[in-house]
Amino acid sequence: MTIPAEKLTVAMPKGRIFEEALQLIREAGYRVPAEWAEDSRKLTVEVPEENLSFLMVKPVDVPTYVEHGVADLGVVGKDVLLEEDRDIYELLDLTISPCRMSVAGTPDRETVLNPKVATKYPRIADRYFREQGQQVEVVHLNGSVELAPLIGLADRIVDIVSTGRTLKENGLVELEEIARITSRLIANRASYRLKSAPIHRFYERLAHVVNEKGGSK
Ligand SMILES: Nc1ncnc2c1ncn2[C@@H]1O[C@H](COP(=O)(O)OP(=O)(O)OP(=O)(O)O)[C@@H](O)[C@H]1O
Ligand SMILES: O=P(O)(O)OC[C@H]1O[C@H](OP(=O)(O)OP(=O)(O)O)[C@H](O)[C@@H]1O
Repeated sequence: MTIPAEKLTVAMPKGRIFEEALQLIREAGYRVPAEWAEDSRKLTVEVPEENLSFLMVKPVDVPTYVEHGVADLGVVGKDVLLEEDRDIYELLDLTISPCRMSVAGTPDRETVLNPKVATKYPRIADRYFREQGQQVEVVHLNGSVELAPLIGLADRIVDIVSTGRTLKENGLVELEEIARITSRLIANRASYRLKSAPIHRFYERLAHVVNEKGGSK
């Protein structure tokens, strides 16, 4: 077997996306060591026969590693890309970890002139309501966003909805969908030019698996 000349480093998001992304990479034929799993404390792993190395990082930090070029490639949720607006290339929709970014609130809410909107995603919320021609006050939270309308911190929320269970258990309803979210393969701009051959190989192998899965749905 010929080993690709240029080494690639891939930033992987720990947490929800990790196992699904790793499975996809393994299905593409990359023999990532079996002991590397979401609960692993090992933050880097090598696949020497492919000249690949993987990093395990916080999901929101994936674009930072890729933009700075310490990772050539990364896997990250579209929500993070919409919020961050980084100088990277988005190469491929991996179609994994699907969810949606939505506006939600209490079912009996009254119309408020300048509503308060609580969210982990202040830029997405701000942009969305501006596009709707509505002035809102965005309240930035780091989690438990569904609590905000229940205790009077906000009139509405902008957050990720997957099963809808969190909204339901807190008596909230989904009002508007802002965007469909899936995980994406991203690339550093310079790496994309300088390491085009191995990046293309990685892209092709993942795209093949994604297409096969899409076809079998
Ligand atoms: N139900 C969901 N809630 C949040 N993120 C989801 C959901 N389903 C899929 N995702 C995807 O998973 C990513 C978040 O993963 P995860 O929750 O592990 O990281 P995180 O936001 O850094 O977590 P936390 O800050 O809660 O530790 C999102 O960027 C999104 O693309
Ligand atoms: O529609 P569901 O399947 O219920 O998923 C959506 C919930 O999951 C996420 O929260 P997370 O578990 O990351 O907790 P957080 O409140 O700390 O953000 C998200 O922020 C929603 O609260």
